[in-house]
Amino acid sequence: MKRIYLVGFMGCGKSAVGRRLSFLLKKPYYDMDKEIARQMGMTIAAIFETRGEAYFRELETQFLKNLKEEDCIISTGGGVAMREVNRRIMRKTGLVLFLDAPFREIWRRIHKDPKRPIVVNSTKEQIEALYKKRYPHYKAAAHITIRTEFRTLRQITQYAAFQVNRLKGE
Ligand SMILES: Nc1ncnc2c1ncn2[C@@H]1O[C@H](COP(=O)(O)OP(=O)(O)OP(=O)(O)O)[C@@H](O)[C@H]1O
Ligand SMILES: O=C(O)C1=C[C@@H](O)[C@@H](O)[C@H](O)C1
Ligand SMILES: [Mg+2]
Repeated sequence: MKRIYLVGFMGCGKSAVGRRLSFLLKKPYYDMDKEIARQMGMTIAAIFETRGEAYFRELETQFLKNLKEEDCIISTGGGVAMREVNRRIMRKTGLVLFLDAPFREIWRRIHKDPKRPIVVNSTKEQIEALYKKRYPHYKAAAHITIRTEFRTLRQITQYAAFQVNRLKGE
């Protein structure tokens, strides 16, 4: 059993690439944010507001622990790779791909999105500081880093599939 986990900062393309990779490799696909929101019957923003961020982080770890044994593709939430326990579970049960996008690209994509509570409640400077603080954790979680700048979603997906096939069976 080898899952494929996509990690990286908000807006780096985890959901967009995950969906495409699922289609290309014919494996089931789960978006952690969507699954957690569905299980809770609330949006991520509402979970943050009513229960707080610490509670949400616990839900993320429980999600990883409770996943059924299945070969699948998972796009993680942007904060999942920060916890040591999450990194350990992901590395043990699958192949972890880091989608590495430069901050200016990320900012362009996320700054107007009301669905990302961390963005709504922070300044650009605070988000950039968070990006820098998180970067080494994504690196530590990942088996493979994929630079996404100047690449289309299709090119990134094809490169991810190439790496998955290359490492199959290792
Ligand atoms: N390489 C790319 N080229 C063009 N558009 C991209 C690229 N990567 C991502 N995007 C676009 O940027 C937006 C954000 O991507 P996406 O929602 O997949 O990010 P995410 O990593 O899942 O973020 P989050 O952690 O907040 O869930 C989407 O509209 C997506 O289509
Ligand atoms: O980077 C983060 O901490 C987050 C990213 C999103 O995927 C969601 O999981 C949530 O908005 C928190
Ligand atoms: Mg996403």
